[in-house]
Amino acid sequence: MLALEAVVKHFAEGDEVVRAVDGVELRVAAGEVVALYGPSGSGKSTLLQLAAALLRPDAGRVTFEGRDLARLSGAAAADYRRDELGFIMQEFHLMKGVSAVENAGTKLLAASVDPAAARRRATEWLDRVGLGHRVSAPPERLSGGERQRVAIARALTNEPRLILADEPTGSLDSRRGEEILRLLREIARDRGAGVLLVTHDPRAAEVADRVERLVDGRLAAGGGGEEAPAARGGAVVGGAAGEPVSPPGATGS
Ligand SMILES: Nc1ncnc2c1ncn2[C@@H]1O[C@H](COP(=O)(O)OP(=O)(O)OP(=O)(O)O)[C@@H](O)[C@H]1O
Repeated sequence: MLALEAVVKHFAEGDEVVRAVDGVELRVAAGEVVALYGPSGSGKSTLLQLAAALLRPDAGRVTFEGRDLARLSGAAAADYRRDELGFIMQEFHLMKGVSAVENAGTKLLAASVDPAAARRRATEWLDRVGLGHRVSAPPERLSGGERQRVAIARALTNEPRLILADEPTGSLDSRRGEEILRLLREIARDRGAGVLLVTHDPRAAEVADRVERLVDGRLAAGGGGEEAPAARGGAVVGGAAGEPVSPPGATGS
């Protein structure tokens, strides 16, 4: 599904060159959850931006379903992000003074989904991330963790085939963090979405099929296929395997 082949991305910083991503080979298959760990500054966010066609590699190739993302026009890259991707970013980018459900529905409206349907689907996803009781609240009346969950709901409303998640549990308490990790695992299992999960959260390894480690822009030795400690395909953190995060029937579709 997603493939990075010998990908290099350097940045000029004055006279210095920052080797943010430095020869990375990484694949994410349909239905697979890959957890990517690494110290601050190791290139994780840069790698996600390359996968989102927000950056082009200086060398190597990033492909989605065999399509070279660097060859997409600006409009085609925007379509890729809107139609295929769920990008959960570190920054939430929510609109102030606008309700949670309207914030969560913006991606669907951008895809010309009928406003009533967008509202219904956004409500379902807010419910799935545990915010069904806060749909009317604007971001300034939500906690940091609640804002993060609105951003997660928004990213998932289009039923993406590939989910790129940058610290999706960073603002969440332990229980909510576990729920979000389980939700991502469920989406991968039930809908065959690929998930690339950048995180410092040790619990992510428990839901991942594979754990990779990035150091100084390179995947660490042994990180090219290291198996996650937990069983895959449903055995997840905190709770019974396969236990749904949301009430049955909340499919989000
Ligand atoms: N636009 C840019 N211009 C110059 N340098 C950049 C740019 N973006 C990232 N970098 C540098 O590239 C390196 C990798 O940054 P990146 O944000 O990918 O790391 P990270 O692993 O996501 O870090 P963190 O865990 O702190 O978010 C860092 O040294 C950073 O300063």
